[in-house]
Amino acid sequence: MRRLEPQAAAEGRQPHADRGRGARPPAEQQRLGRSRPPFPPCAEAPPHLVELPFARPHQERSRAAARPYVGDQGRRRPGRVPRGARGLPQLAEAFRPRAARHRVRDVSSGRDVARAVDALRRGWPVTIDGTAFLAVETADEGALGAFDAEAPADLLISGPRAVTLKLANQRDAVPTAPVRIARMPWIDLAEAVAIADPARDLASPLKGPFRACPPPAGAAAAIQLTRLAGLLPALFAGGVAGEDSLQLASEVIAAAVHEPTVTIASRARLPIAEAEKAEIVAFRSTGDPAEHVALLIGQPSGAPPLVRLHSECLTGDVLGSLKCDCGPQLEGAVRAIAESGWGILLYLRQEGRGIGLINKLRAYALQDQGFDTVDANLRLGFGDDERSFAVAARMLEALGQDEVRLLTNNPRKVAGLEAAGIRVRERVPLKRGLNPHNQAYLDTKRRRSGHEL
Ligand SMILES: Nc1nc2c(ncn2[C@@H]2O[C@H](COP(=O)(O)OP(=O)(O)OP(=O)(O)O)[C@@H](O)[C@H]2O)c(=O)[nH]1
Ligand SMILES: [Zn+2]
Repeated sequence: MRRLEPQAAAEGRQPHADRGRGARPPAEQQRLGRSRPPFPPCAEAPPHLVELPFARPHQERSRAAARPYVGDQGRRRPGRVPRGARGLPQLAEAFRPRAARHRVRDVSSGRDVARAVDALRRGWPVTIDGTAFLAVETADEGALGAFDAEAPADLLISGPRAVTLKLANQRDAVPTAPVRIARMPWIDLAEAVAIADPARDLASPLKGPFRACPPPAGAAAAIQLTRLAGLLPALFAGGVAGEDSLQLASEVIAAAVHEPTVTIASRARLPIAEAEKAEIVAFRSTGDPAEHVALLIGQPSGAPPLVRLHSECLTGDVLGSLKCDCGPQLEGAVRAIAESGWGILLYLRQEGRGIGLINKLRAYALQDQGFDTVDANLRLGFGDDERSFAVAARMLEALGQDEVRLLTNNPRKVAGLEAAGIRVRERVPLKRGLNPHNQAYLDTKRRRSGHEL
């Protein structure tokens, strides 16, 4: 890496040493009535400039491999899912929600996560583990001014984005952990957006000087929330949130994501072209604000159903995009389930492998600059695949199914479902929709993401 030392660092002093955390008023001068945890100052490390690399394929591969797959973090809980509930003769019985099996949880925690997601989308601060956060993408000058009222708040970016900016692991941090960037005077709102948004990297390939420091309390959960909100994973951290801001504990966010509780919100008969005997069931989940649905096709036979977990793809499912294989896979899955006589399509609102539609379109823009589908996600500051399949497992359970035959080419889906307590009796391949536009995308999925294509 080419590292350009600024003048002040070369002289052994920090530029703008009178700004940032050092300029915070002493604790006794801070406003009364607010309990804020200590926000440790960044240690004095020389700031440095960063020159961003462009479109060097697979440069970040090792980082991708190091990132834990979210679906693997679910845990099988002994005795949680009673077996023997399969093979019920009637649809009504088979699809009856198993409320008694659901763990009783404090549903208000799920609501708090949804509220926090909403707050970030609207440009309002939230407080996690005592640290106040404001999403960079939705902040405006007014909100940032109030947030910066006591001193300029620092900037928090995700681990993968920090890798691109050559800021990860500067201080023996966990490589995938978020990184806090000391708020130098040049980092105003526009510059913060430029740091967060890789689409702007081409316009400003030389960035800095930066000084990275360990993340504050609640940092990982705050990054997780931006992903749930479909925003760029970057926040101002450590400012003034106001007395009425939402307060959360990071465990609540982690539990909502990895151990969601689902409830059936509504269901109705839905004859479809491939099968007149079908029913749609809509769910609410504590893990995210999205409305996931299940399409139950055919008549339960007593055997494990043929199941497809289909992650939402607006561009492929609805608009006929040729960049991926989602549209043909969706059609093929419904047909295969109908032909099998009995099965379930879970339509999961996990657009863009869990990063949301807008971020997926940002990833597409990066792919037009030469990054493949994996590197585009990493450059945006996300993992290759941010989905958790725990929500799918809970939906299947709510439908009375704990054993399935799974239509997929993706071993992570099998592992994710199994880790969340659903037995996958068989993986059934689903190869459809190859075309000249998605050849490279599918090659990347096979080479880098382990898809059996
Ligand atoms: N971030 C990102 N998401 C993409 C891209 N192309 C497609 N997707 C998303 O990837 C998901 C495709 O998921 P699925 O087809 O359910 O699953 P899969 O991981 O391909 O595995 P299979 O079960 O074998 O199809 C959808 O949410 C798409 O929106 C891309 O280039 N970047
Ligand atoms: Zn797609």
